[in-house]
Amino acid sequence: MPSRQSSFTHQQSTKHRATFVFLIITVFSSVLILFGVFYLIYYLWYSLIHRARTSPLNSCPVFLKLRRYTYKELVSATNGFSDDNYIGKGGSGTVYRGILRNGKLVALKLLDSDSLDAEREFQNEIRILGGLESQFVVSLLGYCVDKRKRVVVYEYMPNRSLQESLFSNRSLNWNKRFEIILDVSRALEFLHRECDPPVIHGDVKPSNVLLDSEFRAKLSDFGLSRLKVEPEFSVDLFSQDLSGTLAGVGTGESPAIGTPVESSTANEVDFALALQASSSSTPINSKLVCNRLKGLGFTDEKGKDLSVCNGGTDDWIHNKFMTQDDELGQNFDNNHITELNSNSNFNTADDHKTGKKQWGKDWWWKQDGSGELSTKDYVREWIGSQICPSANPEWDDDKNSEKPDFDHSPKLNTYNVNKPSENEERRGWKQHRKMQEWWKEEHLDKLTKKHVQKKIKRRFKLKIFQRRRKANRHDHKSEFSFRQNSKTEMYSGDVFSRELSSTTSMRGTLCYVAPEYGGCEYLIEKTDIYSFGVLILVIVSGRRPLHVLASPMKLEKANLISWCRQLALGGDLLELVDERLKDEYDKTQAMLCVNLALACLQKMPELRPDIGDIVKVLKGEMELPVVPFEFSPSPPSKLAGRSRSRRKNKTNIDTYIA
Ligand SMILES: Nc1ncnc2c1ncn2[C@@H]1O[C@H](COP(=O)(O)OP(=O)(O)OP(=O)(O)O)[C@@H](O)[C@H]1O
Repeated sequence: MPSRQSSFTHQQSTKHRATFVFLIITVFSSVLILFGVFYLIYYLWYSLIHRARTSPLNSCPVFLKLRRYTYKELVSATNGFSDDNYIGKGGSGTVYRGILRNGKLVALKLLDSDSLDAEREFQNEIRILGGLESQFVVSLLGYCVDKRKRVVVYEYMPNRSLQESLFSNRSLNWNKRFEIILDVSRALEFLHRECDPPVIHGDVKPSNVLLDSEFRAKLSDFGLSRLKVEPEFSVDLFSQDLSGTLAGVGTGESPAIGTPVESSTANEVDFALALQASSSSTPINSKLVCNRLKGLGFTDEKGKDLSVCNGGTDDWIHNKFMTQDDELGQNFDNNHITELNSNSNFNTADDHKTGKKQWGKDWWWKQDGSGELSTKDYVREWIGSQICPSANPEWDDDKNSEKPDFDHSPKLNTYNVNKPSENEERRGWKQHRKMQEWWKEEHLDKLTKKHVQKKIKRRFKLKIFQRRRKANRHDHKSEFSFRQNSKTEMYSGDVFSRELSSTTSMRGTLCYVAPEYGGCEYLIEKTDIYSFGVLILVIVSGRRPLHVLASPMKLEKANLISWCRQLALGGDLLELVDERLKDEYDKTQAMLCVNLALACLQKMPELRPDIGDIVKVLKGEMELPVVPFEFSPSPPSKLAGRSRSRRKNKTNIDTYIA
């Protein structure tokens, strides 16, 4: 009996133990499952929050290799990004001087936090520049990512940008200029030939060439750079293109380029080509600038043409506006251009007969169908802004020595060889301001898209205010960059104000960007070579690529590239050399540089020399290949449809250039 009882008790306790163990296991696994679920939720939440910001860079080995600074560190390095440490403002951010904890002097670019472009450029800069090591490329030391803040840390370049050195009072002597040309060519050689895959810089221009304490140059700003992913791309791009182009010359037909360009990009402006083509022959050049000046307000309020430019025609304006079938173009055409035409003193009849009026049509601008402010608007805005020379302290290229003159007959603005008195000048400038207002009123109400109107109005309002406010901060003159949110001013009278910004799909910088590059994502080495050609001319001449001048005597010099071509035809290339150098330069080297630039500026990318040859030529290890002074046919427009039909029976611009 007792043994039966004890066995019962034993059974009972085993049962209890089993229940207990089962309970523990259940509780434990429930906690585990719960924890797992929580962890999963947390993980999903975390990756969702951080996905956009960090995942592309975290997966990039370059990113992991670079030093990551905390924002606090950089704030203390720059004394809170103080004005005292301010260096300059670019298209995507502001650059400050800073001293790191280890005493190293650095330059920090604080990117605009509200710009998508800035984010893209930040990642691009880090991915590409972060992986490069060359004495000809500026070093990227690190970066900072802190919530929405993005900072890139570079080595400090004491002599800042070539832009500042070239266009400030401290002029560079010839030896330095030549060394800089050589350094930039070596930088490009490194990018195009020593990097694998090759790197296309995409934005070679003076403000992206930085100078060290000995004025040796380094290429910077890789925000628009691309890795060349398809080695044969350039062949694909232009092999179809070449035959088409050559076939198209003279017939006016421009077959569509064989590139993977979407329609949105296909319609974009081809400014560099426009500008160079615009004045590649002397008479056209003069007419262009005459007409442009006329459009800038050198007419009276009744539309009378008061320009003293002789022999000009209205073709430039006529073609630009008459051939646009959008509302904007027609409005401008009907209300402004015809007004100018009817009152113009220009002899247009002959030109109409000879068909010259076709020359300025398709290439001048190609409307971006994005619905954003189009290039044409920028041009128009620019024209409007130029009516007021007071907004352009550097209206002419002789450091303000030749401000536009005004006489005060009933005519509003005309060139006057006699310098006006101070009072006259002040009155004249006021009238210019009025002209600007008039222009604004006259054309803005014609714009149907409300947001476009708003945008332009806002910019008009801001423009003068911003110019004054920033005048003290920006002592350098910048180029107009096709970047969004470009806020830096430019004070020269030559190109479009940087603040005019751009459509998102546009890339590169006006006048430096190669004609074949319409803003698509595809870049080839020869695109850099073209920009390098412009850079050489800018360095040799000490001028910007486009300079709208006040003096009619200097109109032919407005477009640096075409002026250079004219000089080449006349055999007087050395006239291009910066007057500030006087006779203190090496004439053989200068000739070599200008000829090399002309070779780089061939419109057909295939005709441009490659960077290896360029370096050899500059080092004196190779003769410059004999190149025709241009005028190769330009790559065909990427505008197919509409513009092609409009081109029928029209003479291609290049037949005039040739
Ligand atoms: N590493 C550096 N050392 C010294 N100064 C620098 C450095 N990087 C940039 N700067 C200065 O800051 C200015 C602005 O540079 P940033 O690269 O932002 O713009 P940008 O090249 O002038 O214009 P964009 O961005 O439109 O090409 C330059 O003109 C240059 O003077």
